[in-house]
This record gives sequence, C-alpha cells and structure tokens, in this order.
Amino acid sequence: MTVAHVVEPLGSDELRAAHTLFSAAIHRGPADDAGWARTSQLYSPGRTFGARVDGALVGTATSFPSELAVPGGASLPMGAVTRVGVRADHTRRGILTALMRAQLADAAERGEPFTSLRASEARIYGRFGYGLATRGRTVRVRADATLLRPEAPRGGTVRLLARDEIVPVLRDVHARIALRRPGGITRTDGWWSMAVARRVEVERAHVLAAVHTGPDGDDGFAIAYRGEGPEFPERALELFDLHAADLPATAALWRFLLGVDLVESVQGNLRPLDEPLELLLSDPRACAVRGHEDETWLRIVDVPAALAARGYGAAEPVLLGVHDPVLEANAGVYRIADGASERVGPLDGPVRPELECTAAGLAMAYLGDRRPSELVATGWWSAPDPAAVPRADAAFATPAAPWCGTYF
Ligand SMILES: CC(=O)SCCNC(=O)CCNC(=O)[C@H](O)C(C)(C)COP(=O)(O)OP(=O)(O)OC[C@H]1O[C@@H](n2cnc3c(N)ncnc32)[C@H](O)[C@@H]1OP(=O)(O)O
Repeated sequence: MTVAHVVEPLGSDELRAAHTLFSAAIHRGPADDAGWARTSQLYSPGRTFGARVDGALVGTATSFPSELAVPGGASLPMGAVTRVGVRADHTRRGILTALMRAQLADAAERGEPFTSLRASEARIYGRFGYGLATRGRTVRVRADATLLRPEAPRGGTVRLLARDEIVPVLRDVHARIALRRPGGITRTDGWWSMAVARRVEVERAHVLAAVHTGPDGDDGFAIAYRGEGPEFPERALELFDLHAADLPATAALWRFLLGVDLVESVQGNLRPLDEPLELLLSDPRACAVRGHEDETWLRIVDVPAALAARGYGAAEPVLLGVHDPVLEANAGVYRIADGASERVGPLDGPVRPELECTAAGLAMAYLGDRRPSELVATGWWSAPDPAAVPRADAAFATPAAPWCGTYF
C-alpha cells in the first residue's frame, strides 16, 4: 500500500522533531537538551528530508558532506547518509522509497558522485542501488604487549592526550591520513562533536586517546574505552577508533594498547579485513576473530564520474554494461582501458558489453572489496563474454582492502 505523502527538505526548526522520529524508529528516547546540543551538529543545513502525511512528519533521512577516497589516490564528494527512519505506523507504504529518491536526486544536483551509509539491516538499501562496498572484522586480542613479535615493526613513539586535546589533535591527524586507503572518508566538526566530544565532555567517560608520532610527525591514533555490556569480559578495552598512516604506526598503537595495565583484552570492531594482527603476534591465536560484518554501503550516483576518477590495474580493455533503473542517466556501456574509463554508448547500442552489472553490483567492486569474478560466479554480475572476467579482475584489483573506519 502506498499513501499520499510529501517529501521536502526540512528547515532548521524541524530538525529536533526529525531526530526524535529517527530515535523512536531505532527504539531510543528523545535527546535531552545537552544531548541535542551535541547531536544536532551532525545535521548540515538543507540536507535533511522529511516525509509528511496529512501534514504530520512520518519519515526522515539526512546526510552530511564528506569526501570518499577511491582506488588510485583521488577523493570525491560524498553524501554520508544517516538517521533514516519512518514512523512505525507508516512503514511499508513507500515512505523510505520516496525519501531515498529525493536524497539521490539532491546528491546528483549537488554534484556528489557518491552517497554512502551504514545499514541497520542488510536488506533495506540494495533496491535503491546501494552495494556493500567495505567490510570489517571484529577481533579480540589477548592483552599482552610481549606477544608482539620482536621482528614486528616497532614504529615511533606513542603519547597519551589530555582530555581537552583529544578532539583538536585527533581531528587534524585523521584529516591528514583518512583518505590514504580506498573507502576512507573525511569527518565534519559535527561528527567529532557528536561521536567523541560528547563522550569526553558530556558523559565524562574515561577515554584512552593515544597518538603515534613517526618520522613525519603525528601519523596515527587510537581511542579506546573500557568495554561495557555483556559482550565484554572483565578488564576489556573497546577500541573505538584506530587509524594509522602505515603498518609501523598501526603496530605501535596496538603494542601500546596491549600493554596498558589492568587490561586483559582489547576488542576492535569492524577493523580492516587486511589488518595483519595475526602476523604481528608470536601467538596468532591470541587474536580471536569474532565475526565479519558489513561496514559501508555505497551508492554510485554518477557512474561516469566515478569510473573516470578511480585508477585501474594493468589490463586489456573491458566493456562493462551498467544498468540503473533508479538513476537512468548512469545506464550505458563503459570501456575501461589504459587506466581510464569512458562511456561508449547506450545499453541497446551497437557496442555490446562483455560484462553487465547493476549500480549496486558495481558498488561492490568499485572500491576493491569484491572481484568481478566472484560477482559473476554468484550472479551479481553477468558475463556475456566470459573471457572478459580475468581482464576485469586485473583492472579492478586494488592493493589494499577498502575500509572506512568512521561510524556515522
Ligand atoms: C542509514 C540509516 O540510518 S540505517 C537506519 C534505518 N532505519 C531503521 O532501521 C529504523 C527502523 N525502520 C524504519 O524506520 C523503516 O522500516 C525503514 C526506513 C527501514 C523502511 O521504511 P519503509 O517506509 O517501510 O520502506 P518502504 O515502504 O519504502 O519499503 C520499500 C521496500 O523495501 C522493503 N523494506 C523496507 N524495510 C525493510 C526491511 N527492514 N527489511 C526488508 N525489507 C524492507 C519493503 O518491504 C518494500 O519492498 P516492496 O517494495 O517489495 O514492498
């Protein structure tokens, strides 16, 4: 059943109501004044949509401006979509569909070639062209710094930050290093205020924040809290954030965390799939992998711009057909050759594609998370010409697993 609804951008005077609606949709109460003062900063002017039925607000979605690092070193504007919710008595009537369409049209108008989000449930966003583009793993490491192999990279020095240094220092370090890996995104001041400063200043929580200094200055950091809740054993640290420019800095930060007194384990959620913890440890079993989860879902809003912006591995040319019923301007046949991409015709034109995918399927390979061959094998892509599959694998290959590392 669909109902008559209107979707439109919300003014600043309606953001608190939108946030309360979202909070209720995820079974949380409304923010108090102090909480709202923090959390409101994630809302960027003009980027929140509301859906109304008979004048009443029944659905909302917002985004904040960010940049996304793509393979090859470039980064492009991206809308970081968050706080999506529909009132429980209005679900399954097309409200989210209308919000998503409005938001994607808005991103296209703003010239943002991507939107990205973290999904509360994995079945929601594929129909709008989102594909699972980065994944992570949850690891629990026995806390014992002597477990790091003597030959493991040592890095430079690690220092703890005072509470009032945490946000200003880490914001700058993150901005310097976040876009080195495909999938990395920039954070707004509103993000820092909501995600970190709130914990430090409003909740007065104990925060262990450490910075690594390498040969070129500060190049990595970690934020950890005492793990709370039934999933954490006694004396566990929960690693909220660990970004580093390279492996020596990563190893030094882990060595530091594993050596903190009165800590028996350190749990990192959604760590990069290729973070080589087991290779750094003398006892690889000290690192228990507790699960793999989806991290970010990517919507390629402007396929020609996105395909042109990323780098490609050395490969013979590939003709890729992209289908996109939601954003039809993306549909067409793209030729990827000599490290570049161009659209060479419509899907029903004389240039026949060797491989075909949807926007969601393309997003799964775009940052390097999945190889075209695995997507063909599992039916996400089709291969009218199977000989093109290894060529596509070589073209889309990336040296590192894509990873975002920012919760939004
Ligand atoms: C980025 C983020 O903020 S993630 C947080 C998302 N929000 C939540 O999870 C809060 C709780 N849930 C909700 O608010 C709503 O159920 C939403 C936003 C997930 C979906 O809103 P709705 O208005 O019900 O979606 P809509 O009616 O447009 O659904 C479109 C299609 O998606 C399907 N769908 C929607 N939600 C789900 C779901 N959770 N699981 C499976 N299918 C779903 C619908 O069945 C429908 O399919 P159909 O066209 O074949 O009938």
